[in-house]
Amino acid sequence: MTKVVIIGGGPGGYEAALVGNQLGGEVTLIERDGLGGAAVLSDCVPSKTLIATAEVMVRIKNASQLGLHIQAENVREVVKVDLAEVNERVLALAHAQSRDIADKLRRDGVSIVKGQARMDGPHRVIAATEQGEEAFDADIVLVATGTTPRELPDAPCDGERVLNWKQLYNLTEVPERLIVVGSGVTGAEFASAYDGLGCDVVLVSSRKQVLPGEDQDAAAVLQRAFERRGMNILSEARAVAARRVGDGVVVTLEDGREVEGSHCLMAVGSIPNSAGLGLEECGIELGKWGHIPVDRVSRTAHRNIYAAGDVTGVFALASVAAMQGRIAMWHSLGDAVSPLDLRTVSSNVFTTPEIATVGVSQKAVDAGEVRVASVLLPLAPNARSKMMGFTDGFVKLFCLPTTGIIIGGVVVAPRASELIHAVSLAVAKKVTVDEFSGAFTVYPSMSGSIAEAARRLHNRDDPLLTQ
Ligand SMILES: Cc1cc2nc3c(=O)[nH]c(=O)nc-3n(C[C@H](O)[C@H](O)[C@H](O)COP(=O)(O)OP(=O)(O)OC[C@H]3O[C@@H](n4cnc5c(N)ncnc54)[C@H](O)[C@@H]3O)c2cc1C
Ligand SMILES: NC(=O)c1ccc[n+]([C@@H]2O[C@H](COP(=O)([O-])OP(=O)(O)OC[C@H]3O[C@@H](n4cnc5c(N)ncnc54)[C@H](O)[C@@H]3O)[C@@H](O)[C@H]2O)c1
Repeated sequence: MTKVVIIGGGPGGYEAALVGNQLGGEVTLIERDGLGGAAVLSDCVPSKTLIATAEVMVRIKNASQLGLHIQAENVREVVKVDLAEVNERVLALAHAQSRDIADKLRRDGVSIVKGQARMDGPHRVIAATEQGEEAFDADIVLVATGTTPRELPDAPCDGERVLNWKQLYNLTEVPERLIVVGSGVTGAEFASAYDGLGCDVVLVSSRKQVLPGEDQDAAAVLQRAFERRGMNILSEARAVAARRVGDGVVVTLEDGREVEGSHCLMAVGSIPNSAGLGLEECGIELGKWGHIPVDRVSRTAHRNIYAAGDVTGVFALASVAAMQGRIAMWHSLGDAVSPLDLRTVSSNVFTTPEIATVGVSQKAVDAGEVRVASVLLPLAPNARSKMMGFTDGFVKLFCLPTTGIIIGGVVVAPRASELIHAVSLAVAKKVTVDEFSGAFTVYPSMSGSIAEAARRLHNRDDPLLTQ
């Protein structure tokens, strides 16, 4: 039997373990915290659970547009946010999911070891457990150790006033004034959620516009929505320090300005958990930022060592981590395998409104990497949007100018994460705009606008549609 040792039990590790076991490998998974990894215990799952709660508050706040009046100045006078209870639910849900994953792996026959692992040469892994060190022989090793929140040297997180996103769930009361440093996906999602919960939010954004890595038309919509809701966005501002002062915090910006708040969330990116794993000793040179370089079948520079997930720096998404992990097992255990294809990945920013994206990006189009015909259709005229009182957002579709094959799209809307699936399917299956618009959509529905966008691309020889 092929001995497979997996280090890290996040989506990259546990999905691989399931496939490794299915293909007849003898799989040992070593995880120091809990199954599901950071994705389930502290990052993806808890944040999305918190956001689901915040969304309800936003809907209540916006109800007056629909003729449902809250008899108070501020929604928090009628709806008391019990953040202790909210966070208790968030963490209970995360832990339950972690247990479910552990149960499934055990039922399937995966051996789970709780401990901190490191390589001892390419064919041996040592786990430091509560009972002492244990060594495991390995024919194949998969490293899926994820990342850790980055800290600024002069803004150490104390878990009480200056927090990283993993520590936010310690809060028992909604902060008076939360300063969010960093307007990437993590910063934007928490700024949106805490604003929704009725917190006064200041967003320190290093660029002109929030979400520098996302579709810039979509980011512009979100920036306007944030500003309309009264969020204070400090654009082109970099934080250099955060310190606790009495019952609050003071964040110092690069230009010398000081921002006062009750709490500060640092969302300035992550660093890969690749140090001290003994990889260099196996001949694996780490990338500039500490990521483990891999090819499209998750191979590192050493033939029996594979890597998957955020530690590889490929595309920090749970879905991509899981796919890289599965590919590593298919490849190493001799099953049929297609290399990782990032052209079909879909992702979503869980803000209000949500921003969902799939396939080719506007950035790639603007850089001349691909020629497309595209259309951007605002959602405000859509009948369903009007009924729901939704005025922001749009649908954008990209297709190949010659064949009309859909190669990407962006949806900015409530539940964009669900709406994008039709476009995802079109991208994956190379559906043309005419085929797409030939399918019925429900009336009234926001998906009707996606079909309408495809219909507009029928006449794609119009120079206005070609980029
Ligand atoms: C706030 C936030 C929200 C996010 N939301 C989403 C989302 O909505 N959708 C989405 O697709 N992605 C989301 N992501 C990204 C997603 O969480 C990551 O892409 C995903 O966690 C990567 O999985 P992984 O397996 O690579 O690593 P992780 O989930 O980080 O798991 C790695 C595991 O390895 C363990 N480990 C590390 N070193 C060792 C060692 N030496 N020995 C033993 N164990 C070790 C760690 O304890 C950890 O449990 C979010 C990220 C953040 C920060
Ligand atoms: N919904 C999701 O799928 C989801 C949610 C969260 C994170 N993620 C993934 O995690 C990855 C990381 O996202 P992230 O937002 O944590 O990190 P990031 O690195 O993408 O963003 C960090 C931001 O902080 C800014 N920054 C850095 N130093 C700063 C300073 N001193 N002052 C002000 N701003 C500063 C950077 O310019 C950057 O815009 C993303 O690529 C994303 O794929 C996904």
